[in-house]
Amino acid sequence: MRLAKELATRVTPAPTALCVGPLLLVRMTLLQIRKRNVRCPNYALRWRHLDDSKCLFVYCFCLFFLLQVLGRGEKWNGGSYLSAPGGGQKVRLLKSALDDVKEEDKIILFIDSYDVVFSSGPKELLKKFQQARHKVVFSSETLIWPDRHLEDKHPHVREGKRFLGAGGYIGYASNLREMVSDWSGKDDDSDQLYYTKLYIDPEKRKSINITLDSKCRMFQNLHGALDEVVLKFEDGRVRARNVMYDTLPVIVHGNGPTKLQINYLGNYIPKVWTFETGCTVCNEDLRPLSGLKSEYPPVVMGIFIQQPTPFVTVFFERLLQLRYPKSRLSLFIYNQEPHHDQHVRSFLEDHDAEYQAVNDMCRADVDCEYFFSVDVEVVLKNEDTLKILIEHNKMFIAPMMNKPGRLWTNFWGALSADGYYARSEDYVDIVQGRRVGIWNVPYVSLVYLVRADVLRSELKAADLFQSPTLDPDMAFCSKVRDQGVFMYVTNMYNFGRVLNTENYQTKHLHNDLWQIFENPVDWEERYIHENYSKIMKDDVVIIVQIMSSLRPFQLRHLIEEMENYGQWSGGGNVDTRIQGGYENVPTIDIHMNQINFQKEWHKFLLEYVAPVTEKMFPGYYTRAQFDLAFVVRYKPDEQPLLRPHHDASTFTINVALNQVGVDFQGGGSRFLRYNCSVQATKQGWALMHPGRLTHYHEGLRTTAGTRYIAVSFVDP
Ligand SMILES: O=C(O)CCC(=O)C(=O)O
Ligand SMILES: [Fe+2]
Repeated sequence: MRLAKELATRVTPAPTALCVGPLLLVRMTLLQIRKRNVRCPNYALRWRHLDDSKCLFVYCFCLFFLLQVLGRGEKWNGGSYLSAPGGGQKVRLLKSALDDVKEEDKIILFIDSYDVVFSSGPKELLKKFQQARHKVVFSSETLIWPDRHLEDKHPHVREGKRFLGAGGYIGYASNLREMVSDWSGKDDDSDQLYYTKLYIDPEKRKSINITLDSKCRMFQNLHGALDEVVLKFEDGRVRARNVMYDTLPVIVHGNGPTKLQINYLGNYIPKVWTFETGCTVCNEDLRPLSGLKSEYPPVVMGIFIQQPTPFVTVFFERLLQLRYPKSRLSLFIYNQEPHHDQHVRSFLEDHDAEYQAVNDMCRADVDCEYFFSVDVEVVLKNEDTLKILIEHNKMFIAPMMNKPGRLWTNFWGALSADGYYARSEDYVDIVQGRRVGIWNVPYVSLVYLVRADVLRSELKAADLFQSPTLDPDMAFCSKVRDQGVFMYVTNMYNFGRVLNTENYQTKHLHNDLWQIFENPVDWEERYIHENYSKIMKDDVVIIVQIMSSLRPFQLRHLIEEMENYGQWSGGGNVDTRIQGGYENVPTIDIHMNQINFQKEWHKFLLEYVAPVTEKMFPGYYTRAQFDLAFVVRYKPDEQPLLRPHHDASTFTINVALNQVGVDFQGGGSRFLRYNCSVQATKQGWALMHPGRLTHYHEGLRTTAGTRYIAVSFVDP
């Protein structure tokens, strides 16, 4: 509950009256059409408003139309698509706009704008209008609305949709004037009902000369027709295709509850993203950040720790690497996992002074232009992430992050009917980078940048609790969407990845050591030497010493883990490790299986040591089997050395866990037959040698300090 509340505060501005249905009146004459392809910067016309009193309509302005936005700046009183029928305001606005139209034969296209996408231009539209051989053509609908009792009164059509949609129509000025002349309704009366009544009245229908675009040649209303519409990629452009009637509608309308689908189509149509060009809008309307630190917008970064998460210390190390002036970055750390208290505390102790700590997210009293929300399981590999996101200049944008080798990401391409995950057709292509761009999506989690106005303006925390079934991220996204704010995700850069938090055990001292299965990429970055893969590639194998193993700094994890376990044994006891009649030479040690690390250690041997074996001993293939793998401790006053012996192995690897000359003096392995001593194995390097016969060997005396080695008898 505490978490839910905290999340609620983090995500909730208060609701405002919805401004639905600004409209767009397009007056066209053939003369005004220029021979130019349709190209508007943003075909999904959508309003955004940040203040209750007036709606700011963001609309597309195409130069070749004479385009008039009706109701711009005026408060919308026409209802919402979620509530009762409305839309009368549109008729009133049209009626008065028509007063200014002098030419009776002017062709006027009337469409809703905020949920409409043009997929082609006026030339095609006019041609199709003329082919319809009527003076007024309305868009058609599958579903009858708002009055289904009128169904029988509708004329039958041979093929196609029978009902009228008021969201789009085209006609001559004089006929439209006749059509709206009788309007005396209120702003929240239904425009659709008004037009429907004219249409089903045979006389009116005839005198105004109305028909329906039944087969969606001009207008596609998506409500009730989602299955009929697919994207059609043409040469350098994208259209919607109605597969039921095999038509290519010019205007696509996300009417009713199909807003997410129109957003989806709007990611492509008409030329937003094409196979030939890739993304054409990704570099528009940018907000370049100059080199001047003072001009970087103030950002509150919220860091959320909601469950035990691996590599939290690495997360904080990365945070320090983020390229953004720290003077412009405030931190809000919300940790609800006691296990991580120490990590947060030690980060703050060391770096508090560099950042501004804040106790709130990005609300009225905090100086911030953006809120950058990052959950701690996000691996921010790209140090420019924040800068890149700000430069995209969106209200809400997230960097795409995925789990390595999986299709799991921090965004959903579509929602199911009940609001959960659904896979969009393009999801896999976006995740795998075959389609690159900025995508308007219905759901984002884990990491995103949101403009402070979005958080400040609206949602009330209490609203979230009205749907206790919805998880906080889902509730947050739906609130953002309800504000008319598009949520974008970009895969234009490689930003990083998301950790797997499943099965993360916190019972060890250094739990990250156990993450080789769950988070192999992060495990490798943390524990394997950065030159490992280079050495494997370059085919450089130094005869005795091979760099194979753990990053020197992190080796203390294994030592500390053993010391923490504490039950060193061996020494005087009988040790079963030597078989076959050789003398027992037990060491003071702790076995990997004693700390439940044998599976992980095997994986490590298999992944990182076996390939080296194949270079060292050509023709010998190992599956890195072992019965015995352990950490040995040598001390002058405990066990200082190991007498000559053979190992119960085909080959042995012996990793130096700490530093000769610093942590201890002396030590090393001596091979008696060759009188060869390896006495200064660098920390993190492994000695690899055959176990029997030819490599009779001993452990040399440790004269001061404590020497630790990790020994594995491979292929016993
Ligand atoms: O001390 C060394 O380096 C040799 C250890 C060894 O041979 C063993 O543990 O079997
Ligand atoms: Fe040995």
